[in-house]
Amino acid sequence: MRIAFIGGGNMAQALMIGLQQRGFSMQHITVVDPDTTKHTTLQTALGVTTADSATEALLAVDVIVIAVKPQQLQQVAQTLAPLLNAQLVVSVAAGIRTADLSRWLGGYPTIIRTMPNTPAQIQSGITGAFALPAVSAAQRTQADDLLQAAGEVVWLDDEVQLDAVTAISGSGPAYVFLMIEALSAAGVALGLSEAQSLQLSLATFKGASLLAAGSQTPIATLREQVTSKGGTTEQGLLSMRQHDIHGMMQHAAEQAARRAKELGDQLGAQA
Ligand SMILES: NC(=O)C1=CN([C@@H]2O[C@H](COP(=O)(O)OP(=O)(O)OC[C@H]3O[C@@H](n4cnc5c(N)ncnc54)[C@H](O)[C@@H]3O)[C@@H](O)[C@H]2O)C=CC1
Ligand SMILES: O=C(O)[C@@H]1CCC=N1
Repeated sequence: MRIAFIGGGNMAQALMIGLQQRGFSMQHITVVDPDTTKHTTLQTALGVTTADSATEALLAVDVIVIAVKPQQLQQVAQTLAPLLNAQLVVSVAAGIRTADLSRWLGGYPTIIRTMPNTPAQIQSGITGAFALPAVSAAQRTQADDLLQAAGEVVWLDDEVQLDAVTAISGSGPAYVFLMIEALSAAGVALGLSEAQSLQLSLATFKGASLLAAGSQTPIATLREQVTSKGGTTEQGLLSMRQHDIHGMMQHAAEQAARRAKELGDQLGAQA
């Protein structure tokens, strides 16, 4: 499989590192990015070919992954439109709907819209994906192979669900990083050094996540196993409930999903 990435920023790099870690032939990847300051790192660290603008020859690949900001997508799509023939186009842009991308690409039919996340770079990502009907079974398999290099893949039948995926797993790593930062800061406030508290917090998030992911036991039961009657955890959880942890997460996800829909509505309205 030959791949061209349009945009070589954070998400594209996370996916490429995932591919590299899985033994993908990196000389089969071309990255188009006008920010030439990124080219040396992309070439040396990842072994990919770079270019500052797309040409028909550079896009003679199986899969084109568009990884630019949603606000840049329309202009990028209009540049790509005359250069396409039968390649599969995979978009990672938040909010932008396949109908709008297809229109910007001149009525292009073979598009998969996805929402990956940055743990892709350690093959621990998860991607939600939605394919237009014109995408062939072979192209879907190609996209699945590419995305599996980044971690798990969840195929969706309804494109609307991608805004929820964006709110949960696309943005989710940032929520987790914020919680690690917060738990770590709490440890410092209780007298631990920054290094000690970060070590304890990181190992706790990692250990609890691995335990939950690898266990048949319901998560609520795992939580109860930590919570001794009359003990310490009970007090910590009581405080979290008093601060409405469920409401807080619900509201955060709703706001992120709302923004995904808003990006789709606003940017998709462009001709
Ligand atoms: N960062 C994340 O955690 C995730 C990001 N995404 C999506 O990935 C996309 C990219 O986001 P990031 O990688 O975070 O942004 P980024 O800013 O790190 O990367 C965007 C890249 O596009 C390049 N670019 C700008 N104009 C271009 C053009 N005309 N042609 C080619 N490249 C061009 C920029 O130079 C930059 O390197 C966004 O649409 C975002 O919604 C999706 C899932 C997670
Ligand atoms: O914040 C954003 O818009 C992108 C999409 C999901 C994660 N980062």
